[in-house]
Amino acid sequence: MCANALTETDPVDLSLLPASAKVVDGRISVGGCDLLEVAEEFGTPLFVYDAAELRNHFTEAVEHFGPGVAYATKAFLTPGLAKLASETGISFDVSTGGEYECVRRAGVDASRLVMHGNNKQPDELRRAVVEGVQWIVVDNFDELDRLETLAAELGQGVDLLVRINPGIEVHTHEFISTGNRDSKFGFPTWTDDAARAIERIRDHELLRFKGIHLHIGSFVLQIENFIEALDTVAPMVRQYSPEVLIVGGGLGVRYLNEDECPSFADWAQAILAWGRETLPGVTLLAEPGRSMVAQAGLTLYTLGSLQTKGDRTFAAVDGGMSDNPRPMLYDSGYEAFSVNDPQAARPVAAQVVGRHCESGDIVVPRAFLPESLKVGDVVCTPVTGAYGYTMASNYNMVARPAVVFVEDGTATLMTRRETYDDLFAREVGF
Ligand SMILES: Cc1ncc(COP(=O)(O)O)c(C=O)c1O
Ligand SMILES: N[C@@H](CCCC[NH3+])C(=O)O
Repeated sequence: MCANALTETDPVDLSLLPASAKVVDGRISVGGCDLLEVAEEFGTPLFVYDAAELRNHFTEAVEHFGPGVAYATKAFLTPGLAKLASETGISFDVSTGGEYECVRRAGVDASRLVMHGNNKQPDELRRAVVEGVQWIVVDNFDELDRLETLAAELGQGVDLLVRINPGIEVHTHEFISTGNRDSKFGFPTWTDDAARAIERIRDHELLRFKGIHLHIGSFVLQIENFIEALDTVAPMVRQYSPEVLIVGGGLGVRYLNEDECPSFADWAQAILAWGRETLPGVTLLAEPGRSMVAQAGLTLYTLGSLQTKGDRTFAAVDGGMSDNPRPMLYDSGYEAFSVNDPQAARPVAAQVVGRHCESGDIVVPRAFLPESLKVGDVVCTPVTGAYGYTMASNYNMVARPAVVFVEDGTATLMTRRETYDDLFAREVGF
């Protein structure tokens, strides 16, 4: 916790919201759009993104690393987002055929894609090779077998990166730690697997070894963890002289008033400085996801019930684990505030819960809410722009929320709310 941490009863820290957030005469706006009016126009639950903030994050990444830096689309992706991001010059990390298709539908050339995944399907690999993605990141020997066969069958060269697992522990939730010995991802460096994979590619007549890739995990808050991972792989990079070294993504963000997190600029500068000193001549790239989109997004809900049972207060909203499974999966915390009374002190300790049939359906495990809050008010959870919409589900046959971009006083519907017809569009057996 930082020295000047706000107390539990303070209003929400506006710095958790997009930079355009303003409170004037008790009304809060983002991107020049009044959030109460946005909720009224598009309904709730609703994902709202500040388009300028998204653009600024992508642009910042390109300014630091150059256009080879790839946005990790799993954090948030719609064709509209892909189009906005592509206009900044950024490349794209896709890890399934669906992400690939989405980015291609937005008009992005395959040469700007980096293909990921620990079990890429044969049709996904074939498309990536035929359309000429920038790099395929090889994860394991079975995939290498498939790529050798595919390259021979198509008579086509393929540019590859080798995903290595440095075997280090980082400070994050175990489910999203990916560079440790318990992780399914990548070729281990503590055996000779990583070296054998690189040598096999170098010896192949059609496969081309272009680089080494690592990704230590997500929501990592300490720059030292990234530097430790880079130090671990440096000898291998010196030995095999790849053109590029990709440090992956993984930088965390602030979710709570009291959280501290390095800025993207500090993170990028530390990594690039390490590269200049330790491996001159190797291009260092990254694949940020969360840090590009988390803070640009927020969720609006409508409060449906506010109940105190003994010493517990439950504020039930019209969404839940179907639009944000992160509290259930990773014990993640969020702030919550009343859009009707955005600058009110928040002395009421409560759990913000969803509408699903599970006690674990928690939106904000430890929320502080204003005394003025009443049923029908709009509740906002800031910093929901990453891994909310993309991990949304239809649990309890709940339709997924709409996505709206706000900018310069205009709110634009980018993805409409799901309908019951959408929910049943695939049913053919009745
Ligand atoms: C290979 C790879 N690159 C990049 C990312 C993006 O990570 P983050 O959203 O934490 O920046 C991920 C997700 O953890 C990933 O698996
Ligand atoms: N879904 C995770 C991040 C996973 C990163 C993907 N490798 C989260 O919400 O924190």
